[in-house]
Amino acid sequence: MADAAVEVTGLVKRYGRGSAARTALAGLDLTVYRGEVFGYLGPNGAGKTTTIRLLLDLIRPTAGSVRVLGDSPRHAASTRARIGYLAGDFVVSGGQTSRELLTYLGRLRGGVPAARIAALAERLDLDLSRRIGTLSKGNRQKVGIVQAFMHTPDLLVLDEPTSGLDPFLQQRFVELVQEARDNGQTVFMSSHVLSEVQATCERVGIIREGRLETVAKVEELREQAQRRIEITFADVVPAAEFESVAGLHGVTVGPHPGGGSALRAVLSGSPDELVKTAARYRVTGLLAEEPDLEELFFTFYEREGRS
Ligand SMILES: Nc1ncnc2c1ncn2[C@@H]1O[C@H](COP(=O)(O)OP(=O)(O)OP(=O)(O)O)[C@@H](O)[C@H]1O
Repeated sequence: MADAAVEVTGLVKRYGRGSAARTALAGLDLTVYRGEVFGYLGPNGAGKTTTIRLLLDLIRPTAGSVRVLGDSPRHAASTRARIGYLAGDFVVSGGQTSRELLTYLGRLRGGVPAARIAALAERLDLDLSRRIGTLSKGNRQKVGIVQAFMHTPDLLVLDEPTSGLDPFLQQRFVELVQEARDNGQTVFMSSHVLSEVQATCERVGIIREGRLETVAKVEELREQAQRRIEITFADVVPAAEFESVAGLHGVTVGPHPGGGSALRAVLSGSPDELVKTAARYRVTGLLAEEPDLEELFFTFYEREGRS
């Protein structure tokens, strides 16, 4: 298909042989269109990293085919140069500085202006003059992000790109992805962080046990997501009033150790009605947990299973 950036057909990957063989991918079909940001989600061991390594031709498939930017990745060095890749286990070491490493990698990719490297480093608060060997895990991850983005590749393939980054830097990363999208680049990224997926992706694929379980628009994921909520009030509030709020389940109201009362519940979908109902009383505290992705997969599977 002309407008596909990634096309995966019947992809099978088995590691090992004989009785020790383990099937990581069991016939995966997947299309990512040019210009879209596609989130790749799934529980640990589902096969995300295996898929990504196959896209980059770092490992070879047992069966099936992969096309990236209209090409088989196997023979085309020119195609590789149009891809920005951040490995999940991005490891760099040694006595050189980040600037030296990034300049070297930039040359391999046809030349990246020093100002471009400096601008990305500044946005991520990365000190380019420090030796790589002395950097913390989070700072090494920043080097990984800079090298993936710096040559403005047509396709970015990112494996858990924000692991080890604090929320402030996660937000900076989200901005980089949004800019890449506005620039017409394609992004394929695996993630465990729902908020960054929601902020960047149009579609998400959910993989489980080596098969693509479902592809959904990110809004569908949002509707499905459940968050635990705790609201504390200056006074006791009537549970019955909250039980009728759309999307709110498992409502309990009890005394709060700091005085007043605490309402606990699980919310799916929009918080609008809950907020308006709570606003009738004096609110002293509000907690909303980030939805747990593993739980979300589970509700997705259950729903898909029923339909
Ligand atoms: N080199 C390998 N040799 C043998 N088995 C492997 C190898 N790499 C991965 N596997 C197995 O293949 C399956 C898929 O692993 P993969 O790393 O692709 O999953 P993942 O979705 O990326 O998981 P995570 O979220 O934990 O990174 C797992 O059962 C894993 O144990």
